[in-house]
Amino acid sequence: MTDSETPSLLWLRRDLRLSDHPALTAAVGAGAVIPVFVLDPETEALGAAPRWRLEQSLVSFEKTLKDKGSRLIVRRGAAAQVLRDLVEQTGARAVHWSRLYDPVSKARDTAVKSSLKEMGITAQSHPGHLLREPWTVETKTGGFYKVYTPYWKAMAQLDMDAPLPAPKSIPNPQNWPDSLKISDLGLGKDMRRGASVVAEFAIVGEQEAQGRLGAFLSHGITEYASARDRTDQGGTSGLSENLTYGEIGIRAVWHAALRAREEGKPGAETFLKELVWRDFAWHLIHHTPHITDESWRPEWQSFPWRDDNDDAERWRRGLTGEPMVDAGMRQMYITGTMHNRVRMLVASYLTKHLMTHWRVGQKWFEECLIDWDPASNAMGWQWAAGSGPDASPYFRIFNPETQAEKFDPKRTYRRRFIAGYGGSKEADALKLFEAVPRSWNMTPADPYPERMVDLKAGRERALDAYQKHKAA
Ligand SMILES: Cc1cc2nc3c(=O)[nH]c(=O)nc-3n(C[C@H](O)[C@H](O)[C@H](O)COP(=O)(O)OP(=O)(O)OC[C@H]3O[C@@H](n4cnc5c(N)ncnc54)[C@H](O)[C@@H]3O)c2cc1C
Repeated sequence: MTDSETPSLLWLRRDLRLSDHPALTAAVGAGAVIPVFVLDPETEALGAAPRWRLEQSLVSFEKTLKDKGSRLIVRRGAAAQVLRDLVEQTGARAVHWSRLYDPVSKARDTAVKSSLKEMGITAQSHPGHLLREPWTVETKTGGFYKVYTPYWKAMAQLDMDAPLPAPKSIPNPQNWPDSLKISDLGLGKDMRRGASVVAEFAIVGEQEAQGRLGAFLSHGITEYASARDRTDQGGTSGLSENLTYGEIGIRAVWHAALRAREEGKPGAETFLKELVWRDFAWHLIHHTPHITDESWRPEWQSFPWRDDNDDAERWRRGLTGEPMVDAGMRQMYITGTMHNRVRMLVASYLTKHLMTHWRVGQKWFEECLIDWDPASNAMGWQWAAGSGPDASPYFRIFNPETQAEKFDPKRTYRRRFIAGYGGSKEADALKLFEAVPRSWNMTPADPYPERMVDLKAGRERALDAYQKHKAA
């Protein structure tokens, strides 16, 4: 084989797109490319909804590759072993991939790198998942940022690389290695009844993600600063599910928003700030990996949160009797996503009114969210619980009634997701009963439950626990 015929493997993970893909660009620059997806134990450990959504993304990307005359090779097993096998079977001399920064991915990728290097293979990781690599944004003293606002100020001063174009073509190897079918992986199997319901709401693939961005920039961005908090208006971009699987590059989104700001579109600055929250979450997880499993502030490790309990089960099922909380939990079950404002509210309610550990909620979100992201989810939960670096102070306890008055003044959101609430028979609300496990025994005829915790008493109990913990 000549040098350009010697193939490179492109190991795909959360980067299922052609444009703005530095790893793909590098692989194409070197010659023939074999795109590979490996269902490894780390990916298999994801929750039901993220795995199902990943399958949708893979199916879409496989088609994109096919349209380019290329293929997606699918294998199952430990990534290091699978990649070694593929190197031997194909004669590849290099493996390229886009970097991830959570502790699970970093441990796996480090092992892959050294295993490939032992074979004398070039193992090259690339940027592309973030606006900036987490170690390139430093405080004046050379440390990392723990608080968002100074981080945003630092990011706002930096030039972000322009997005790369999609390659015109992807050179093929002389021979393709064997591949499983995506459907052999069974990625969607644990969604059971929920899959067909959530599928109605998911917007999958690179082209669709670009369409979504385009639509948001033409309409939504103008009102974004005020509408983004309104649960009754589709005021946000919805791009998190696409960014999670890398169906669109963050730098492409950033530069499009910068252009919108230059054109004087009023919400563009706020939107840029939100994009930076995503990078901030990855900055934190890179520098403080314990954020995924332990309270970020050590003093919160001994806070007397309850472990999983029956109240938390009612919270999961959207049966707390607190309509704004239940609407959020049901929205997540029906659509696979939840409005940001309500994510904050349900997280506050679980950790404060129900005094239940944030990890219980974090785990449930991981099971149900099609935009599940290890960094944003961990940061969001710790922010709401009060245990994180950039936390809301613990005494800030969201009041579900006040939140509802401000952000769902006409009850539109609550009626959309709770069947029976205010006589609602809305189609989306009714879909819950098609999606939930039969063992939950929930039917549209069930009366909406009584409130399970008195809001004032719940708030006082949480504050009391906080004061005692602080004094101890
Ligand atoms: C408890 C909790 C858990 C969360 N879990 C996740 C998660 O698993 N995955 C996830 O992507 N987001 C998570 N978020 C952040 C946020 O709720 C979502 O990113 C947002 O709702 C996505 O909707 P959108 O794409 O329409 O956002 P838009 O308002 O259109 O914002 C554009 C993009 O900016 C980023 N962004 C916006 N807000 C945040 C934020 N608070 N933190 C980090 N990035 C943000 C997202 O990439 C988003 O797509 C969580 C927030 C909380 C409070």
